[in-house]
Amino acid sequence: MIASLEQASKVYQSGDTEIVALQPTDLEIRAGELILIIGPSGSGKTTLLSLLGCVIYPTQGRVNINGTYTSALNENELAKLRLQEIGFVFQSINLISPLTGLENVMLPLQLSKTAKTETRERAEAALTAVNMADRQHFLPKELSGGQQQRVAIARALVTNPELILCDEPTAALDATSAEVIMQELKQLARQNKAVAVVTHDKRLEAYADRIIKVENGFVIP
Ligand SMILES: Nc1ncnc2c1ncn2[C@@H]1O[C@H](COP(=O)(O)OP(=O)(O)OP(=O)(O)O)[C@@H](O)[C@H]1O
Repeated sequence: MIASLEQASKVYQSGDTEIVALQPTDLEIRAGELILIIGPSGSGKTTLLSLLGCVIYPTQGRVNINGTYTSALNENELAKLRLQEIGFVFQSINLISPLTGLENVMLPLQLSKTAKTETRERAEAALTAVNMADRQHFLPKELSGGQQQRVAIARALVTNPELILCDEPTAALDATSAEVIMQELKQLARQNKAVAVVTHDKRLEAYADRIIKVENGFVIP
């Protein structure tokens, strides 16, 4: 098991009102599976992903990431856990525009102070894994949306995280590019990672090992 929620909930405070974004939830995420998280707008999908991604603490209950309870950590320790254990892929891709693909992929390793030669070798290997080695010196603007997203996946996996969290990774892509991205993510799950994908895209259901529905803050496994 790579991640779990134990009666974990999230309540946001907005002025005098409390918004229950996620009801107390039990959930287990295992190595080797690609999970889709689906549900209407405002149902709590991003909140669930943020809990798994160590971006927020649960209001109640516990979140365990690869053996560590997030509530036991301070903000700095949580950020470190995030860097070590989790790779993120977003709809908006978020590559840094003046940096080449290779430089973008090297960043997380530079942040964790990996040696220079190793950083470069691992970044090149990650780009090779998503079939982008031949364009590693291109700037993001010189790549198609699908190619940019593959670089972003390389950046997410370069730290060798156990858990890869994706928020609408195919929303900005055409059908062919979306298919390539999902195949890359499926491949990562086959390499014993856990991959969780939030999506509205029905086409992605074909790739899922498991589909989790979120409705009005309730997670329906
Ligand atoms: N920082 C916040 N402060 C207050 N309320 C919030 C905050 N973040 C989310 N919410 C509320 O929590 C609920 C769940 O939001 P969440 O973003 O998890 O939904 P979602 O399923 O990801 O929606 P979408 O598909 O539109 O992205 C919503 O009612 C939202 O308004």
